Amino acid sequence: MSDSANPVGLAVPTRKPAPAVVEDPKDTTHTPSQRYLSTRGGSYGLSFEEVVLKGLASDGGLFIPEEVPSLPRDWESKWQNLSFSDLALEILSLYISPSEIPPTDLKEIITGSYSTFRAPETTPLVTLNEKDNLYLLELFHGPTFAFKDVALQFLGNLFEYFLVRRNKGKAGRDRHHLTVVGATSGDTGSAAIYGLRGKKDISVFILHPQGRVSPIQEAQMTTVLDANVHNLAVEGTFDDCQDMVKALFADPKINKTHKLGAVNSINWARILAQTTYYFHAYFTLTKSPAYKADHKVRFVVPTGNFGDILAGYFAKRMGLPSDKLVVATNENDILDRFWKTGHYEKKAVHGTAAEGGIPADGAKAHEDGVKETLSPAMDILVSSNFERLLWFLAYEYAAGAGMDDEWNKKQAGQEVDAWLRELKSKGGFGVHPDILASAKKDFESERISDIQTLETIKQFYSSPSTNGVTNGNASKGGYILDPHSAIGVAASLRSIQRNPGVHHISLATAHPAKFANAVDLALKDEEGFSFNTVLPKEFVGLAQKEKRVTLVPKGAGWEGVRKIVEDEVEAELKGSR
Ligand SMILES: Cc1ncc(COP(=O)(O)O)c(C=O)c1O
Ligand SMILES: N[C@@H](CCOP(=O)(O)O)C(=O)O
Repeated sequence: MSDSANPVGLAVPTRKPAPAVVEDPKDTTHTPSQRYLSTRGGSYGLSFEEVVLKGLASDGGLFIPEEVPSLPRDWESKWQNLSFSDLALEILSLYISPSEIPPTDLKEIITGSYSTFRAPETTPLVTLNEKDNLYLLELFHGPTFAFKDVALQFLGNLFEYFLVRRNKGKAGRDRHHLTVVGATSGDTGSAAIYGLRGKKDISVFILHPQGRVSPIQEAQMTTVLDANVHNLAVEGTFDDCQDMVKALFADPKINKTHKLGAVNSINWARILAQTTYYFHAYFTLTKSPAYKADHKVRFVVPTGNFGDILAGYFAKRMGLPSDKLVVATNENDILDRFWKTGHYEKKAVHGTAAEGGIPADGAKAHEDGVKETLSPAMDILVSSNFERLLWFLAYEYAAGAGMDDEWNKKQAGQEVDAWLRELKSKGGFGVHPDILASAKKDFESERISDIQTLETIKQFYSSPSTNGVTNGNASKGGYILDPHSAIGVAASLRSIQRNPGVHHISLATAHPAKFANAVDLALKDEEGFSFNTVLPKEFVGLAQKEKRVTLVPKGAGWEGVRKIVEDEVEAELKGSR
């Protein structure tokens, strides 16, 4: 569809401003539906359990709540002193009916999930630069040292809870056996494996692009030898892995014999669990002496598959008083190009369109696909969760026609379906200028090159502006950022220049030790720096441990992966029963 075409396929004569979807936070009479629909319009009225176990809708769409719940009256005073787990319980309860998971059970699942974190605050907020109101939200204190643990520790326990309930009194092949298939560019894989290892009635298959994840990430995944864990190294890119996973979900043959489950952020539970830390960070900031009540709060998020920032968008729609969310991409910049041009296209024909040709930093146009960068977890061409945002954008646009809500939802589903078809057939699509304007109300974007990433790591290692904040790794008392977190911080610095005074919370998505290559490249000439000082004890000797991994050669395709999954599940079931 061209950007000038009507995106809902109807004559919409005069554009009215779309109604705000966030309901009145004081309105406690309204009970949210706690039912779910597919972004492509094919399914409605599904329960939380159904969407968590299914992962992807049968029409290929992603699940979203039929309504975004509003915050309860006095949420701020009631929630501000809650622990991370108690806060998660309050937020998640707005989306999960107590008739599906009784509150005492939900509390137990949540508490168990965060008891594995090393930091008492679960996701601590540190001051990076007080003068500029720049804060870092450390999300890497879980078992695998990446932000994915926040959601995947929870999802693992949730799967287990549902399966124990479904399998009560059942034996052998009658039991509901979940075959989880996931794609990773490094972090989801290990977090999913640590969330699911050894769990009864679950087999987990993780596809990673061979040689394109960091050595620590690769070792974290492949040294887990539990019988239910299966690592597949795919000759290809992360997008190839993601496409294979989606093909399996769409395949009638495997769906007849296996119950597939998703651990990628296509699974709604991943997004939901991540909303907690936006609220938690907001409360930590607003209670700190540095907080200035008359200044806004922005979140800046290193972005690849658009899952992490989407959780912030949901928090904002619920009523969290956040200013714009800043999308920070690496040189794989499909999202940055969307916000600059309104075109969502896999390939930048001449460097970034926004920069009108070859980018100023000299990065080459990536005509042949994804570019390998120093932030490999974000080396993604197509961001799967962007589809969820597209639904809300199409829904708001449809609302301008003055029809009822049912109609608006239907139109949104049809429109998302059309856009996604165009992405598949032509490699991209454009949106109406009003839709782009609506996307710009809540988001801004920045693209950060590898060179800028390295400069940022260097700057915060040695800069006195860090006010002595340390992550315990920097010999100079500075802060060692991992390359993904550095992309967020570099984007924050740009945003601060345009918006001085605004509090910026930049999300730190991984521990620096996971990305030795980039950190070493940035800091090797710095006096006193040694990578060993960064290394947590959990990583020492990891590379020398026994590994188990199956190669998926080029050309094997998703059918080849299907065969591996079928054979290995069968062998596992025979072995365990
Ligand atoms: C370390 C790290 N940072 C950032 C991202 C991007 O997050 P998202 O894919 O949710 O946008 C990822 C991968 O997802 C990651 O592993
Ligand atoms: N960066 C991710 C890619 C998969 O993203 P997901 O959030 O959709 O699981 C990774 O580290 O694997």
